[in-house]
Amino acid sequence: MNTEDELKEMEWWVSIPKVELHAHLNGSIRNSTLLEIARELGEKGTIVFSDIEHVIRKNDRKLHEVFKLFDLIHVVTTDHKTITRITKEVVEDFAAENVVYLELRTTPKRNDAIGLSKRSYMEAVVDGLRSVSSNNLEINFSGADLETFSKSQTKMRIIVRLLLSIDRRESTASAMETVNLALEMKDMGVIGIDLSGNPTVGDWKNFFPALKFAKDQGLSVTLHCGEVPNSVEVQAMLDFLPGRIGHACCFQDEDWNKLKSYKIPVEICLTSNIRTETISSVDVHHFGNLYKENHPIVLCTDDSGVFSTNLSTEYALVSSAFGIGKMELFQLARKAVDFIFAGNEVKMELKKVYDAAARTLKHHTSTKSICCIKLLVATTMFPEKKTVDAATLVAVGTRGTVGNLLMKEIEYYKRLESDIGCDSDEKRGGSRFWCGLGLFKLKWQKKMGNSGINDKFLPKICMIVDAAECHHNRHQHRHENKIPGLITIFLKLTLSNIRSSEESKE
Ligand SMILES: CNc1ncnc2c1ncn2[C@@H]1O[C@H](COP(=O)(O)O)[C@@H](O)[C@H]1O
Repeated sequence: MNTEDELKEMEWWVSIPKVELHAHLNGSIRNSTLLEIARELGEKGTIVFSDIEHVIRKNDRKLHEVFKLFDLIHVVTTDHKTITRITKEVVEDFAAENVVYLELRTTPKRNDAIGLSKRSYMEAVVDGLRSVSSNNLEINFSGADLETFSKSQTKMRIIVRLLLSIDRRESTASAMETVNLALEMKDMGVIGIDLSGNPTVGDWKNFFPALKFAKDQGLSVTLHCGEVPNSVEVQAMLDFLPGRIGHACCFQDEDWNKLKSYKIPVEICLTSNIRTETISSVDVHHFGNLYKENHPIVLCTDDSGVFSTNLSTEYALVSSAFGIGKMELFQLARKAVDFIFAGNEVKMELKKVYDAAARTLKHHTSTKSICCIKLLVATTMFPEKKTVDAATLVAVGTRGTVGNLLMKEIEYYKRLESDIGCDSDEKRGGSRFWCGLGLFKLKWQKKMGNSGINDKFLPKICMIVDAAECHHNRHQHRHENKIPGLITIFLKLTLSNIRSSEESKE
């Protein structure tokens, strides 16, 4: 893909409504803001800026380094004014990429030296939410005014709810204080509790009483679970039946079995897991298996500032790494509404947003390009064998994403190839392909009433070639995703033939 195509592709991921359920406030700060605040503190002599600058700018951090960075961030950000500012900016950044519902989590902090209590920290966060509304962005964060909010059609809109995090370094008493604060702040948009922090620190037994109390009092609970190997803790956490869990990177078979049988939704943080090396590479990430098995999952950023990502990028990454089409991922984003902690009223509001978006996006799934591909592949070779296992061959004009339909076609031809035991390019008949293309041109003319292959059509074929090569390279070792060379070759041939035919006409 060239840069222009990549930009268009990215625009699409930005344009779909998204739900973000795992974002830490202090992990989502803009780098520019962090540097600006650190520089100011450096000028006041509170910190030595040059000691900090390179730590902030560093991009590849292992898990233990990430927690060192958070300690540093907290030194820089933990005063009321800054908390209000970063909350506002973080929400604006999510809204700007069409996140329509955000559950923002943060750890209420206390610092007696500057008169900061857990409560005043959270009030500063709420002040940040209040200051979000502007000429082109409307926020709903308390639920009270949802009806008026849903009527506003002119501005960008975002619904935000808060989760209070318990840091694994905290005592049981401190965790309980956070839960009580969450209960007191229910009418300010606080709907749940998160357990997070360095996973190598602290003991589940310390947090259990506070988490159980939270659950008993009607707060939703999400847990960072299995970020490092600890099967005893993972089993205990799953038996707690949290509303959701985050990460699930270091799971054993028994943990997967339990997670799946309890159907606990998983917040997937792909870039975070790869950057912190809790998962070795994208293609072995458990997203693939959970998606295939239809387990409840939601794509999230974790710490968009720390890991230099955003939610649209996470969707694009999943699409290219796992070969999942745009409309499938749109549906995945829509499904995330079922796993939010806010109540039915908000869920219904969000479903309306998705229904409206679906009507618009329908036009983006081009049936024309699907017809093209179908005709290309079906007429490429072995026309006399077209009846083999015909039931699996996608019918001309079938609707669906290009990637999805192409994969079905490839499956069919893979089977056909093994049925007839054909392995040489000559036997496959390169020249016969051109006849196929002729037929294609004919049908295209008839069907679309235009003059054969034209500029409008060409990029769509290019896109398919790109897709085929991309799958082929990234998943060579994974049988189910392996695209046989046969198809790749023919699609490549198609493209070069089209190009040379176009060039010779000019
Ligand atoms: C990399 N994966 C992760 N695993 C566990 N905890 C994480 C985390 N990323 C962030 N946090 C938790 O969130 C805090 C920062 O935001 P707040 O100060 O609360 O807004 C970190 O200090 C850590 O406790």
